[in-house]
Amino acid sequence: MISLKSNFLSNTGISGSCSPFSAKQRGLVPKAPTSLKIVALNPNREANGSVLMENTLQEIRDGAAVLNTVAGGVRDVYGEDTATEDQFVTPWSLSVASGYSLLRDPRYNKGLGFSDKERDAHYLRGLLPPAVVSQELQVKKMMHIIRQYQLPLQKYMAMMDLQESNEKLFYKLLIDNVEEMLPIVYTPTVGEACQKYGSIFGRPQGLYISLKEKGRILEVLRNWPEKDIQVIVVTDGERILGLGDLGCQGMGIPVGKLSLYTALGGVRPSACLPITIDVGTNNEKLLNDEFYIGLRQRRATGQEYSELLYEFMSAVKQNYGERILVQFEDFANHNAFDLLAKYGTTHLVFNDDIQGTASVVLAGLVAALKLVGGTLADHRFLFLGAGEAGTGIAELIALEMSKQTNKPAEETRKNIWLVDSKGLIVSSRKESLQHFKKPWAHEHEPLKTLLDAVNDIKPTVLIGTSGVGRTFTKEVVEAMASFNERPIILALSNPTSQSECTAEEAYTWTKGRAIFASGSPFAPVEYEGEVHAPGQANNAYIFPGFGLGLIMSGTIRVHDDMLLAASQALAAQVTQENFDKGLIYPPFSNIRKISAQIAANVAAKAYELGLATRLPQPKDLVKYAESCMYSPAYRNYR
Ligand SMILES: O=C([O-])CC(=O)C(=O)O
Ligand SMILES: [Mg+2]
Repeated sequence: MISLKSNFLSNTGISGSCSPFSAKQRGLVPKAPTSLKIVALNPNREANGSVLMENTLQEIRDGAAVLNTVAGGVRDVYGEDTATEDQFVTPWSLSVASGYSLLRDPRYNKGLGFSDKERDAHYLRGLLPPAVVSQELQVKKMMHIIRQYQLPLQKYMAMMDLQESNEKLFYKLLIDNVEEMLPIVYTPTVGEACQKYGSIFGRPQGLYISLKEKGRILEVLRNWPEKDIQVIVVTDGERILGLGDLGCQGMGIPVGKLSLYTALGGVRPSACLPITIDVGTNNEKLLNDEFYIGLRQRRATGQEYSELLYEFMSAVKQNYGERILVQFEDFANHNAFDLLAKYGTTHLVFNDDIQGTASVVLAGLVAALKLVGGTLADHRFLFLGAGEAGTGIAELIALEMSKQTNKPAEETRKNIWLVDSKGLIVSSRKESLQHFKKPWAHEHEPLKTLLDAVNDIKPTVLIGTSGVGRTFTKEVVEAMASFNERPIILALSNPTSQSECTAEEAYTWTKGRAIFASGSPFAPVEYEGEVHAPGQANNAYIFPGFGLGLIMSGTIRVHDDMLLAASQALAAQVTQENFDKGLIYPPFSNIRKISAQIAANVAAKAYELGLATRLPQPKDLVKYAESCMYSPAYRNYR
C-alpha cells in the first residue's frame, strides 16, 4: 500500500496513509479555509505500484486537484464527495493548503495565475490584486525582471526565489528559455553560487547529512517531506566543478543538477532529492569563515568516511527501495572511483563526472566523425587530466572502439594517451600511479609537458579534463592545427574560468579550423567574417534523459552498455543543419525531445539486459518517455 504524504500534510496534521474511516467520517469536504483535501483512490488495486498508479499519484503531487481522469479512480472532492463508500476501501488523502497558505506553497502557488473561480473556491479573494494573468505572461514578466539584473549571481538568486515561491513558473520559464537560463541555474553561475552559498541562502533546498548524523541517517531521510523519491543527487563537496573543496556549500550542485532532471528530463520535482554529505572540509578559507555553514573540521577519511557512506547508501535503499537512483556528483577522484565500484553492484548508482561526461563526449566524437571522417579507431586521443572525467571518457571510447573493431579494450586503449600533472602517463611510472590511471600507462619515453606530448603523439583529438584553466596554450593549439586539417579540441573543465581555453582562442589559433566544444558555454565567435558557434559538451545532455530512462523502466543497475546507448541517441540528434555550422551537439532548445530519445534508448538496453523491472515493456519507448514527463503548465484547481 502506498502512503501519500506531502509537506502540506505535516502542516495540517492529516495522515496520508490508508485510513480506516469512511469518506464522510473523515470529512472530505473542506469546512474551513485552512485546508482542502484530495482523496486518491487506488485505480488499480491489484497492481500496486503500477505505472498507472504512479502517474496518478504524480498528477496529484504535481498540482492537480482535477483528478477525475484516470479510470474514475481518483477524484477531486473539493466541495463534493462523489465517491461511493465502497470506493474508499484503500484511499489516500492529500491535503492541499488553501487561502494564504496556498499562496505560500511553491508547488501549488500560481500567483496572479489563479482564475477568479479558483480565487473564490480556494479562499484567495482579496489576497491577490484583481488582475488574472496567463502563465505565459508571468514568464514574460519574470524574464523581463531577470534580464534587468547585471550580474549572473543576481539572476541566479532571482531564479532560486522563483523556485521557492512558484515551482511551475520556475520550470516553465527554465524550459521555455533553456539556452538563456541554463548558464544561470547551472554552470558557470552555480559555481559562484556554491562559493558564496553560505551567505546567499537562508532556506534549505536539500538534505544535509553530516558526521553529526552518524547512526541516524535513516531518521534524517525521513525528515524530508516528500516520500516518493526517485532520484537523489549527492555530493560531499570535495571537488565542486573545477573549483575544488567547497565543503557543505557544494549543495548548490545537487540542487542545480536536480532542477535539470526536471526541466530537461521531465522527472517530477517532488521525486528529486538533493543531498550534501558533510564530512568536513580542507578548505582553510571556509574553515576560517565565520559564516561557513558546514562542519568546522578537516575532512574525515578512511574508515570514518566509508562507514558514513555505507550507512547512507544502506539507509537510502532501506527507505526508498531497490529502484532509487543515486547520482554521485563532484566527489574527489580518490572517493569517486571507489564509491562507484563499491555500490555499482548493489545499488542503482551513476557517477555523472565519470560516466555522464564520458557518454556526452563520446556522442560528440561520434558526431564529429561526420565532419572529419574515419572511424573512432582511426583517431588518436590525447587528454590533459587523468581524473574522473579523463579516464571515464577514455574508457568509454576504448569500449566503443572495441565493440566496433572486435578487438579487446587492452588493444583499443593504445590509441588513447593521458597527460597528468607530472607529464605523459607512461609504463615507467606504473608503480606510482593511482589504479584508475594504470590502464593508460603505455610504453613510451617520459614526456614532461602537454606541448611535448602533442608534438610527439600528434593527436587528432585533444581533450581537457584537468580542472585547470588556460592550459591549452597558443603553442599547444597551434601545434594541433599544424598536423590536423580540422583539429577536434574539447575544453571540458568547468566553470568558464577553468576552461582549458576559450572558444575565441580555439578558433583564432586554428584559423577557424577547430571543431570546438567546451564544458561551460561560450558565445559564438566571429573569425575572419565567419561565425563559429561552439558546442557545449556538458553531461547535462545526458544525465536527465539517462535518469529518466532508468526510472521509467524500473532499472535496478547501471551497465556500461546503457552509457553507449545514451551516447548513440544523443549523437543521432545532431542534424545536417548543426553539422553545417560545425556543431557536434544539437542545441539545448530541443533538449526535452533529446532526453526522451536518450531515455528510450537507455530503457531499451535495460530491458535487453534484463535489468528493467517495470513490465511489460512499453511498445513505444519514446512515446512512453514523453508521456512520463513532468509538465510545468498550471493545472486548474476546481
Ligand atoms: O556540472 C557541470 O557543469 C559538469 C560537471 O559535472 C562538472 O564539471 O563537474
Ligand atoms: Mg560534476
